[in-house]
Amino acid sequence: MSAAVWLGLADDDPFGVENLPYCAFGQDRFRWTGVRIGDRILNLAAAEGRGLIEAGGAFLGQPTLSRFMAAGRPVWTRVRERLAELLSAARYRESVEPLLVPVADVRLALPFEVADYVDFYSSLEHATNLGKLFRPDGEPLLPNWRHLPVGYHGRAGTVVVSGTEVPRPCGQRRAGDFGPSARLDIEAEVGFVVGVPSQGAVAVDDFREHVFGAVLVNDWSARDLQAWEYQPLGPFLGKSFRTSISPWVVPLDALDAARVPGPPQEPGVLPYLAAGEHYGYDIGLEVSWNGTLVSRPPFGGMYWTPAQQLAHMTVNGAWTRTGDLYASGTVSGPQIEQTGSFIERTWNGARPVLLDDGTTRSFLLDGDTVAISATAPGPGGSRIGFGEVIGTIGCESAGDRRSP
Ligand SMILES: O=C(O)/C=C/C(=O)CC(=O)CC(=O)O
Ligand SMILES: [Ca+2]
Ligand SMILES: [Mg+2]
Repeated sequence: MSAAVWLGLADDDPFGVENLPYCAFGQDRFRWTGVRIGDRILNLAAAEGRGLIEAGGAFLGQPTLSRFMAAGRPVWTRVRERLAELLSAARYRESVEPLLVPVADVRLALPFEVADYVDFYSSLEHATNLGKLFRPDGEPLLPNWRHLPVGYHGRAGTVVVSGTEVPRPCGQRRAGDFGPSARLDIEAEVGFVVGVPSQGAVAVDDFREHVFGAVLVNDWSARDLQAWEYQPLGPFLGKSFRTSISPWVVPLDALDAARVPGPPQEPGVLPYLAAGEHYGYDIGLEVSWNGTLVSRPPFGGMYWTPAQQLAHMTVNGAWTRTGDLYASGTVSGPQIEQTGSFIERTWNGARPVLLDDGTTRSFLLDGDTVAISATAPGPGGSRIGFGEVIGTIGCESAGDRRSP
């Protein structure tokens, strides 16, 4: 099915009817859920209110997607099929067109209430690179890495939507040395969003029953704070100040054509991590620094898959809630131009990148803007767009300046 001619979409529009990513938009009391088609958003509350969609309850007329995400796969499928129909058949033009608003005219909000936030470490190349940079005297890959998807629990309350300014964090940079981070970095990641909660282990093959969709993540990282604080418990203040996500939640169903076999895992995994079908997603990321494309991280090569990550996250009996966000870990490929962080891209500052304006960078300066975007193959040669997650570095806030 392709989008109706009246929408005027090109065949390769990354927001065609094969995609239909969800969002929340508007402000304060005037906040709605929506679905993107081309460069417009269909207001889902209005569509439901006019009887165009039967979601079977008050799932869509909410300020965020959380209630809809909790409704489960049968409702997700029914709504998605109906939206494809509404946005394809010419007979719906008259009722649908007045409910469309240009993306450029609205303020996009955090699409769901972030419950818990977990960050994995699932790129073999990234883990190897960071091992070399952080622990030059040891084996880059720690002994557990190939046995389980290593991760840590992050800070859900500081997850912000794309476009939100990111203040430069202050903290301890070394013993007795407090001040603004001088080594502020990014991490380009793909995040998976839990819709249906669980109270016990989620089997690796039940991934699709629980996960609603995917977003882009920038896990901003202050490398000087991180290097000083992280042993033995892992990242803490070096990453908790902000994490940015894209405003569009791409439904898992839109990524079916992007499924690719997961990489061979050696040694073999324990039974709880062994999937009937071991697959990842061929999502191509792009990282721009002040408008200069500096990297193309390939998500398709990630060692641990999102299904394995969810199974691992719950195997101890930990519950999940609607809105839990778990990020893949920095996406890095084997080439330097495929790395998802600047500490790798510039090899700890030893090889600064040249930007189009003639300046060079190692780490982020105040006023710098980073945009991470992505696309994936869709059905029948179509493209699935993730849009972008963008953030600009502000100065540290005055309060943070009061060093102890
Ligand atoms: O190797 C380390 O000590 C640190 C690694 C990271 O900072 C990466 C992290 O947050 C997980 C990831 O994004 O892959
Ligand atoms: Ca990370
Ligand atoms: Mg973070």
